Amino acid sequence: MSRLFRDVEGGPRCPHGSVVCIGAFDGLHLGHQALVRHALARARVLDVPCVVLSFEPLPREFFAPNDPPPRLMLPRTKAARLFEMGVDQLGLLRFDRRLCSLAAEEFARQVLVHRLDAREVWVGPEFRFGKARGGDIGVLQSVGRAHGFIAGEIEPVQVDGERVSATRIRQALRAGDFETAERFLGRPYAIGGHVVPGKQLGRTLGFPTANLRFGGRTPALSGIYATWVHGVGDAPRASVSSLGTRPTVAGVEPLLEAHLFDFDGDLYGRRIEVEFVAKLRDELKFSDLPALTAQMHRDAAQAREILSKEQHHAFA
Ligand SMILES: Cc1cc2nc3c(=O)[nH]c(=O)nc-3n(C[C@H](O)[C@H](O)[C@H](O)COP(=O)(O)O)c2cc1C
Ligand SMILES: Nc1ncnc2c1ncn2[C@@H]1O[C@H](COP(=O)(O)OP(=O)(O)O)[C@@H](O)[C@H]1O
Repeated sequence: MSRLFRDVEGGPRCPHGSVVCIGAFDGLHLGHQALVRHALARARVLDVPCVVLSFEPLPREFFAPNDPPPRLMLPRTKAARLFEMGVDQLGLLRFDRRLCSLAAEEFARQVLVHRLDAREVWVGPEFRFGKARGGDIGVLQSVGRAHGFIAGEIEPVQVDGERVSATRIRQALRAGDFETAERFLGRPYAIGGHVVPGKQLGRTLGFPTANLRFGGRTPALSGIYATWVHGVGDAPRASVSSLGTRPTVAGVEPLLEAHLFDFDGDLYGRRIEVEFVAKLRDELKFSDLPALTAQMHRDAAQAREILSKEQHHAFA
């Protein structure tokens, strides 16, 4: 059976109990990692599976479809990282009318008790769940007392005296502050995905770009960046990338496009990861393609310059 489930009904039954941790886990930053590691350690002690529950779309994306909060991480990457950490089962629960109208106690009883037979449930600071965000650690603890599980909240994780949070990371990314983002994430900020075809215009401009899409989600960045592309050969490749809607060519959906320096080859379908190093500028609407192309040459030169100075660190 797959270790990933979308609906509680399609998920695992844990006849011998489980340790569950719940959260949005966008970015899987150091705070999330501490929570998951704690749950994993408890599951090993109790000798039961460790089940992570998250939501997809994220509740805030569901409630504000026209103005969704920027997303740090796509679901595939989230799932891959959680399984790498050793999680046994992952529920990316489909967040819809039905799930959001389930009262907190009802969610706890149906999912945590009946389905997963939770022995322990772990959440992060200020975790809320259930209809109208009516459930908190107190609700979990009272359902737990009635049904034989304990619920606990892990301490907030601090880095340099500041509390790690997805909101703080989004803020840092918006400002092009990749150092702060990396300190909170525990790794450089990167976006991964499979290369898809575009309008095939890039090659005619002398700038073929490998394109990644976001499937209707709003990325946390916008602009032109110096980047390393991972997944093309052994070493990361110096590159210049654009993330935006491409107003010059009347684009609409956000796209991440990476132009790899000194490279010629077919990347369609390949999984790559684009690591952000520095922001060069905001995306602009140019009056014509020659003006855009001239600027792309300047961007490329600037990115090469920045990356040639960067002592590149290994990216696990
Ligand atoms: C370094 C770089 C900078 C870019 N800057 C802009 C920009 O400021 N405004 C814009 O509309 N598009 C920008 N683009 C996107 C181009 O419009 C896009 O790459 C081109 O239309 C080719 O699209 P295609 O990959 O679908 O063929 C940039 C792309 C690159 C690689
Ligand atoms: N240096 C390069 N950087 C990025 N992609 C390249 C490069 N050289 C060749 N390619 C290939 O060309 C494709 C991009 O060409 P482009 O004309 O921009 O088409 P599309 O609009 O489909 O992205 C990439 O997906 C990749 O397969």
